[in-house]
Amino acid sequence: MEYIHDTEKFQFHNTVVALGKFDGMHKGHQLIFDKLIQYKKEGCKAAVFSFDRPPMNMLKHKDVSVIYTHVEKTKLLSERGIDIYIEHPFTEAFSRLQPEDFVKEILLKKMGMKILVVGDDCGFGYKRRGNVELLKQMEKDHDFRLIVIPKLELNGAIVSSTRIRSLLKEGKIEEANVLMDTPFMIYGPVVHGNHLGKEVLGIPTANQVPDSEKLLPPNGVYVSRIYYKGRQYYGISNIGTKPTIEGKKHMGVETYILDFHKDIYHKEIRVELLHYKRPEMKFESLDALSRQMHKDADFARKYVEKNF
Ligand SMILES: Cc1cc2nc3c(=O)[nH]c(=O)nc-3n(C[C@H](O)[C@H](O)[C@H](O)COP(=O)(O)O)c2cc1C
Ligand SMILES: Nc1ncnc2c1ncn2[C@@H]1O[C@H](COP(=O)(O)OP(=O)(O)OP(=O)(O)O)[C@@H](O)[C@H]1O
Repeated sequence: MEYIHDTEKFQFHNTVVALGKFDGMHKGHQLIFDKLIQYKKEGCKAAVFSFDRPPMNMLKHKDVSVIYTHVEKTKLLSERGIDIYIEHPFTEAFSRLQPEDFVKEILLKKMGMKILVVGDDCGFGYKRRGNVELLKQMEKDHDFRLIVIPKLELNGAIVSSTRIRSLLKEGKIEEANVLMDTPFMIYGPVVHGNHLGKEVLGIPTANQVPDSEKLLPPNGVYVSRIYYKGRQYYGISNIGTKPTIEGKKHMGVETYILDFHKDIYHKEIRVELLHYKRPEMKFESLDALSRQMHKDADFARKYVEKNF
């Protein structure tokens, strides 16, 4: 997959384009990607046109954390078969582009767009004036086809990244996962921790440090599924700052992978959160923490046996 970022210089031809933030990479987004892949088989290049930061941050100066970071989204899109992923700089000038100019100057001229796939409530261009009506008008005078996908609803409401972000913040991981294509995950390299896990606590852990912009569910212990080098494992993960351990505090994801004994420092792993077990706690001793971690691991084993 070609990943275009930090530049406004690109030139493509014969593309089928999807437009949006695609933060949650959820089941609604997957309907759009299905179309892209369908037209890819007919000779187009499948392109996702997105922005380098959530537009709300720029327009309302609000800090919105993301479900998936740039790295995670790139990984998921490339696995989905997308050919081109553009994170266009969301500059002041870009935010002021009229929707007609955006379609003509960027989508038609620079993207070489032949087909555009959007959800039925899509909004784009200055003040989000661009919509399906305007695209239908433009389709008459310009050389592209418009495909409009009705918004997917599940459990009585439209599937959206906003809904998933709220569920994650409330700790409703299983409800969030129902709306997502694959369960909420953290993807990144395994880094060195304090080396207490294996030797002192009797439980080795693979440590990841998520980007500060990444939204995480409440601190706590979660049953997890791990992917490493294409193979699937199960485990138990702690999200939080390890209040029992002295020293500098930062948010981390620590995973004990069941029945796994390889050295994976600096290797990339994907940790999917499947089920919330308990809050992260400050224990009075490392022994007490170790006893609880062993109980958590037993719980994960039984949970996986029962549910997978
Ligand atoms: C299943 C599990 C549960 C955990 N629960 C807690 C907890 O409640 N409180 C806490 O301070 N640390 C908790 N941790 C984090 C441990 O403190 C951490 O894994 C341990 O200190 C080893 O860290 P290290 O890899 O940096 O040496 C948990 C870790 C795991 C794998
Ligand atoms: N539930 C859905 N069903 C079908 N298409 C969708 C759905 N949600 C979003 N889309 C479409 O996917 C594209 C990208 O949308 P966008 O990233 O704004 O989605 P979103 O998840 O609704 O985001 P947010 O909740 O942050 O506004 C748009 O064309 C949008 O209309």
